[in-house]
Amino acid sequence: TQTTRPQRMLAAVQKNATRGDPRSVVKAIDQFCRQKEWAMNVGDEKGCILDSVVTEVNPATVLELGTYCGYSTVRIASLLPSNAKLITLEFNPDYAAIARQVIAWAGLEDKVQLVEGASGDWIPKMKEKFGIETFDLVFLDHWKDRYLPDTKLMEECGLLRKGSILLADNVICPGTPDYLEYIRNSPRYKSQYFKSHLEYTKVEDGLEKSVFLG
Ligand SMILES: C[C@H](C[C@H]1O[C@@H](n2cnc3c(N)ncnc32)[C@H](O)[C@@H]1O)NC(=O)c1cc(-c2ccc(F)cc2)cc(O)c1O
Ligand SMILES: [Mg+2]
Repeated sequence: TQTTRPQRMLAAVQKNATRGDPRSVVKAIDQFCRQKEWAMNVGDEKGCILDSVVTEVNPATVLELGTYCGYSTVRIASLLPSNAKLITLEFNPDYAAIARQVIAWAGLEDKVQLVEGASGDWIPKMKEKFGIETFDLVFLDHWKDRYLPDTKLMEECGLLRKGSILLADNVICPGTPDYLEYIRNSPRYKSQYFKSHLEYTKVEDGLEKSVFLG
């Protein structure tokens, strides 16, 4: 029977990447997406910007919205200090099943908590379920029309502190116009746009980095 693209991506990781070596997992996925089949990972170009922000913030707590197959989960977790925690939310069970195996192949299970479910349901439960006070870094990469409501929800739930960083993928393509309008005009945030390209293409896209001012 026909395999899915995420299944073929996982097979490429298991064939070409070294167990326990996150960078080889990232490289195997990027090669698969460049040479075989496009997929909606943040990719190598925007991935370098993601890496630099993670390294600069050096977060103890990270929330990722939209795991997909775990590419950015692996990129982020591979840069975290030993006691740090990354919680990643994915509501598609098929994608979540693949992502768990990609994260395991990279040897990062101890740093990552993959939660199957919708961000809107889980954000209000972060404190009680995971003992999280606030997030040092949030990577938004889920449905583009959920960035704004979920940001407001995180504010309401007290999950952001003075200095928390929001990093949003795809603010140009597919685009998140309502989120950009809000975050760039709100006195509670200081935003910066990192121009780049849609993963594995020449189409413009970029990341928006925003600091919550409290
Ligand atoms: C939305 C997806 C990423 C994942 O997010 C999960 N998800 C969703 N909403 C929720 C929630 N509310 N809670 C938890 N998980 C959630 C989903 O199941 C996907 O696995 N990402 C994209 O659609 C995406 C699309 C493109 C793209 C660009 C140009 C094109 F021509 C075609 C596609 C590029 C990108 O870089 C993306 O990131
Ligand atoms: Mg994306």
